[in-house]
Amino acid sequence: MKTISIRRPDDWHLHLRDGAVLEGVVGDTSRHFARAIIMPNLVPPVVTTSDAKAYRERIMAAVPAGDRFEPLMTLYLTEHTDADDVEEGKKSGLIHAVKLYPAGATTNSHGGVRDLTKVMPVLERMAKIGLPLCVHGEVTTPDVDIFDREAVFIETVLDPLRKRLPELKVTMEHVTTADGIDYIKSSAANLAGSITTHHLIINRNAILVGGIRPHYYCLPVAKRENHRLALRAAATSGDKRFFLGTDSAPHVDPLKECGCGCAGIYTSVNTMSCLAHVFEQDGALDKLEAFSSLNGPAWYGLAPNEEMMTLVRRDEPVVFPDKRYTGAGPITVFDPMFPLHWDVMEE
Ligand SMILES: NC(=O)N[C@@H](CC(=O)O)C(=O)O
Ligand SMILES: [Zn+2]
Ligand SMILES: [Zn+2]
Repeated sequence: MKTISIRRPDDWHLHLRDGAVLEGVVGDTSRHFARAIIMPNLVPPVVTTSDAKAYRERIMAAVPAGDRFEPLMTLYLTEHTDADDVEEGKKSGLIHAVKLYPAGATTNSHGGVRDLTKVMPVLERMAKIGLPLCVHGEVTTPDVDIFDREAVFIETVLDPLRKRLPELKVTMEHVTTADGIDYIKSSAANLAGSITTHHLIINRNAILVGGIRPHYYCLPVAKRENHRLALRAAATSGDKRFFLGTDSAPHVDPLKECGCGCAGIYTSVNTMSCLAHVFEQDGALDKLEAFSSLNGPAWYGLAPNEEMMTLVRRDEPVVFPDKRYTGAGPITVFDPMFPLHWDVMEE
């Protein structure tokens, strides 16, 4: 039987939500992942260090007994964010990044940033203290086609910002285009990118061919096949600038399957099986550990996990639940549309 052992992985971009959804989903992450960067786009968002402290406590209370899991908290950047509060959050060890949502770009981003000049003092402080800025990299201008929003963001927002403040560490999150990959590769320092599970597997056809499929809709929306291939090549290359951020983003089914469905794909359950499949297909199983367990901690200034994870390739497909039933309703689990043979071995 084929097996592979890697350091226990981390998830560098995760939505855990709150309340009954949090309680229903956190175990799917803590089962496999030691740590995760927790997205702050709750309603209301996690804006201050004290919000983050309280949210961390709610997460820890929901982690199933016996699981070892460390949530790495982030703050939601607003035009009123206080640089001193951010610095205190970092110094206390609680805050690991600040998140930039361009206002209106994605789920719960209406309180995000409209005018970058208003947040320059906070960004300058972050550059000084070495705190990374995590970026949802899409413009929101209505005249820009939704499939071009990442490329236009790089050109009109990200590159000018990085030229103005080259010392700022920026994580381009959920990169979905060859443009994003090329931009990260062309930069000498202070830029890295997370890549999701689903963007390695689906292109935009998954959403639209044969009927509209809301469970493949997320933001940034999946792009053409050539972009997916560029993401695959980057993820499986071992390049230190690319690492896993699942962007697992649970929404209960009624909020996905309706006239105006939410963006987000729930991948925490089967991410490691999907990744092993992808890396094996590309002849790069030896690079899986770099992508899911080494490059992320190095970027965030943390040591890799000491514990190991073993994955085993089974002859029969591994069975995953179609849905995760939570107190708030059912959440559909990502279906990669091919059988998964890789399984995480229980400790
Ligand atoms: N990725 C998504 O499609 N949705 C995320 C927000 C985000 O990461 O942009 C969510 O919070 O639902
Ligand atoms: Zn996002
Ligand atoms: Zn996200």
